[in-house]
Amino acid sequence: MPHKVSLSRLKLTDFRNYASAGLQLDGRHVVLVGDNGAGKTNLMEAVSFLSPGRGMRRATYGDVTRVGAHGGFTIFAALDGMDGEVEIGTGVDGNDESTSRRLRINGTPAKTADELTDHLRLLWLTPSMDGLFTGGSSERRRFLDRLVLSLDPAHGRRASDFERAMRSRNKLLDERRFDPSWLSGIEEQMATLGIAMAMARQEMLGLLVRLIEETRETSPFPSASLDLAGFMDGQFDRPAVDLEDEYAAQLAESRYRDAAAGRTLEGPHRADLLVRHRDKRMEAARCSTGEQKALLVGLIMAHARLVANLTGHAPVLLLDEIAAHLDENRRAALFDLIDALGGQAFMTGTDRSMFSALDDRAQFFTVADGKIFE
Ligand SMILES: Nc1ncnc2c1ncn2[C@@H]1O[C@H](COP(=O)(O)OP(=O)(O)OP(=O)(O)O)[C@@H](O)[C@H]1O
Repeated sequence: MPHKVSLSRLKLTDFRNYASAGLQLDGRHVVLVGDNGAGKTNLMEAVSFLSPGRGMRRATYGDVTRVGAHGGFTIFAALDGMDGEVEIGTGVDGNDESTSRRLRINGTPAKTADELTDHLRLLWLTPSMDGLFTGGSSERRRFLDRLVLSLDPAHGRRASDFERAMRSRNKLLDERRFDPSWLSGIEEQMATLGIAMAMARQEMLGLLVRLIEETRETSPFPSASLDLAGFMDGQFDRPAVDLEDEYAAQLAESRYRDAAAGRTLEGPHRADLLVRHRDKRMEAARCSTGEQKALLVGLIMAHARLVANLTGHAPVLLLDEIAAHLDENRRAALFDLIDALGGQAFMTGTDRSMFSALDDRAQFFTVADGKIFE
């Protein structure tokens, strides 16, 4: 059984509709029940700030700071983490979007937000992800990259460095400054980073596909078949250096074409995650809404299992309105699956009875108008 990472305390100040709120947790799963607009998702979003980035809504700091607050917001959490007991504090001082958020781990300022991944891995599933299979490829890429990131924290840095290099190349091309040595330098950098990104995605997907295969018989959710397309398709059995050379050559060749298009036409930023319902042999986008939800839940749960297997620590799960679209049997099966993962899950819903199958495996809280009651 993997080690259980669990939050024991959470305190918020001026975060969304919470002026000040606190939660004392006993390590079980956490169910937040309340009417629409009560603040259930906001609370989960606060937990999601315990991972690098801007949380599960990718919000600006101005958005998450409580309307009417004089300064910024703060989030404090105490947890039994991957490296033992730890206290994490984060927040911003004001509404200045240019500042990055402050982060203290055991009272010491962290150098980068990546340090958070030494203490916990967070995975989330929100209603806004329901359109993942039918929407544009950028959402799926972001989804995929988050999956990679929870196993390989360096992936975020690689992706942002690639973006930066690509932007400088696009700018040079846009200004028609075709200086070959300058461009080659940038393109070599893009090739190293871009191939590393693509390989990390490919590797994670390979592991996930194998795990889905192994748990196929026992999973209450439909299995997905997964593929990556759109960049260096079918070539990932070749050595990385060959792919880097090839991508750098492609970039050099396509300077005039990219200049005309106003963007870089080839690269890992164009890849797409292809998802199919395995048993039905149907593209996920053409499955029913319920089937798509079940596929997505299955995918997240498989990934959570993968993270637990590879790190030895069960990830913390944030499952917003997870029970809403599932029938009673599937709901009970999901709760069992979550429980079997051995970690702590946060779940929200408008009706407590939806979670009755969890029974004493969860701690229940009622949320109303930015206040929390046990
Ligand atoms: N910066 C902010 N300051 C104050 N209130 C905010 C801020 N941002 C959002 N809110 C409010 O927080 C309230 C609760 O939002 P939240 O998304 O947590 O609701 P919820 O309990 O998950 O509801 P639902 O069941 O409808 O999803 C909303 O009414 C929203 O207007």
